[in-house]
Amino acid sequence: MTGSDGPHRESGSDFRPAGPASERAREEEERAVEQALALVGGSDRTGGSGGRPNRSQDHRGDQDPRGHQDSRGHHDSRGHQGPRDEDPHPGPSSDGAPYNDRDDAPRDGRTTAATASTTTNAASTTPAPSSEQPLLPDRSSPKDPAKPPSPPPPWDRARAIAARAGRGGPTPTIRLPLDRALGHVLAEALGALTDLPSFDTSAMDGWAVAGPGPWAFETGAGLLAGRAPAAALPDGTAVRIATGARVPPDTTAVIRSEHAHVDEARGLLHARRSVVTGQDIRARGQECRSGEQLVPAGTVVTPAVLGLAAAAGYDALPVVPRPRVDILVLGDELLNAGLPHDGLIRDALGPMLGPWLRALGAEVSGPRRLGDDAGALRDALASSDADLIVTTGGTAAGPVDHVHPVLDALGAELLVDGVAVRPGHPMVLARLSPDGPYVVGLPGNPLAAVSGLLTLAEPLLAGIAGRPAQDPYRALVHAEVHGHPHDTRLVPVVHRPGRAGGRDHVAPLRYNGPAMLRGVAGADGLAVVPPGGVRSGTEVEILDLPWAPATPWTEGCFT
Ligand SMILES: Nc1nc2c(c(=O)[nH]1)N[C@H]1C(S)=C(S)[C@@H](COP(=O)(O)OP(=O)(O)OC[C@H]3O[C@@H](n4cnc5c(N)ncnc54)[C@H](O)[C@@H]3O)O[C@H]1N2
Ligand code: MOO
Repeated sequence: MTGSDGPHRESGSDFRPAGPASERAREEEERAVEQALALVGGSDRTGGSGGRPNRSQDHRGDQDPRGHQDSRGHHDSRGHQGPRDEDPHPGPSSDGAPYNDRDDAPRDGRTTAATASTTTNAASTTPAPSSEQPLLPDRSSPKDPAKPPSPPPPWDRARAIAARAGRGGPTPTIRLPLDRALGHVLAEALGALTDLPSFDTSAMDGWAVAGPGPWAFETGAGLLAGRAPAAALPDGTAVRIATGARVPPDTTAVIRSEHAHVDEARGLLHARRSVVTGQDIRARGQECRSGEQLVPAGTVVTPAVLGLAAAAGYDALPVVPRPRVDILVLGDELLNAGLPHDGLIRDALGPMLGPWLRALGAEVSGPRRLGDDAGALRDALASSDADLIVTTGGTAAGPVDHVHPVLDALGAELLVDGVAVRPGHPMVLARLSPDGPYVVGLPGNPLAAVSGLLTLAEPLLAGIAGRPAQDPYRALVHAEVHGHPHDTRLVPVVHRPGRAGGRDHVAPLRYNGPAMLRGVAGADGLAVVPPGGVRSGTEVEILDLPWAPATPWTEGCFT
């Protein structure tokens, strides 16, 4: 629901209901969001076209370029030097263990990088959909036996559909006090409400002087920060001044105390070094003039943005409400605690998805565990007032895979029904009604769910929140990576600094099977491997994980 008609979408006011219980819930959610955002520190949260090498440009014409830099220097500084969990031959069965849960990729006779050497990256070369192209992929109705099912959309097309769906509705605006605005997206550009600095100010503790020296001075504390303006300084005189104090009119320069010699006997101040006019004076408006744009609409409110907004005179910020997401975990085989037993396994997705979605800027409720109960799923979908409902499992065609039948029964519109990507190909994006919630159905295999999250949920949420989707950027891959014959592969990778003049690159990780999280848990991002695979030394697109900069160095854990 992206419209402004819901109870939580009232323009100009916070949408949450009042009351002590909801206030507590809100505070808990804020804390959870702050924890999630803490994970994200340092990543490019505006999706801008900043400092990453070869990062593609934001295609939304209305977005200003943002100067975020991410040179990956943190990897250097943290000493990412050796193999973390690298895979010399990252093919579909490259998890280092017998690998039986893929029936789609050849084990012998894989399509190798040799055949891929002339293959262009389908994901990067497929043209972005034009505004004339229909939003819905051209899928034949499975109910029409006369029509063969059409192939699922390529990975980048599916992402574009999700992004466009998210941007499709009106973007409501609320005003939030600074202490509640963290992590939201600015609905409007932030214009300075004042000159910064708002008066000529001393940059150092020392002496304000007028004209050439030596200068006569008065004893005493002199001019302090936060005090009323001083009288004009006569030529040949000096007055003590503190950092941040207003500089008196007619001041020529500020001399730092350590560069001044005070001749108490004669009552004269001497400079120990030459004085340059204007030195150590921060002129009014040096940082910005009132009305100047400080950051553009679409910027994520980080701690630094909060500080800037306060300095520029803001008490509250116009932001887009966080998209609200319900998480529904499906599967009778799932345990919430303890060790797997008797064919039951731990739910790996419930604990993962909430923080991950919060790191993407969402307000999350759940996870609710529904088992394999079609009625419960139907009720949960029909009663949700979220913007997006994320389900896990049940997307395939097994006897208890209820996602498709329930979406069908609710008359949902399927926007993406399967994607040509591995893992994760059964992922689905639907809308329950024209102004109702979106549904992203993530496959149950955990890495397939991650793939669905980054392919569909991330660009959809970015669109709803008014933030550009994370653009893939390109990096050299230091290994041959086997490909699927027809589909894109998403492979966990770590960034590595170039050594001895070599270029920065990414290394694929092992344990990248659809049911595994071990690879992605040590990864900085996912490499987008085109059909057919790539040779070592090829550039591939990278999707960063939101917390990539915080990933601890795990050298030696797996080697
Ligand atoms: N006949 C076919 N069967 C399957 C196909 C296919 O093309 N034809 N695709 C396979 C692929 S690929 C995937 S991915 C899965 C997707 O299946 P579902 O989305 O229906 O997921 P489930 O069957 O419920 O579960 C799959 C697998 O994942 C485990 N799982 C589920 N939820 C969780 C969770 N929260 N935490 C940890 N693990 C979970 C579940 O136990 C299964 O092992 O379909 C294939 N089948
Ligand atoms: O290969 Mo599935 O799409 O396990 O993810």
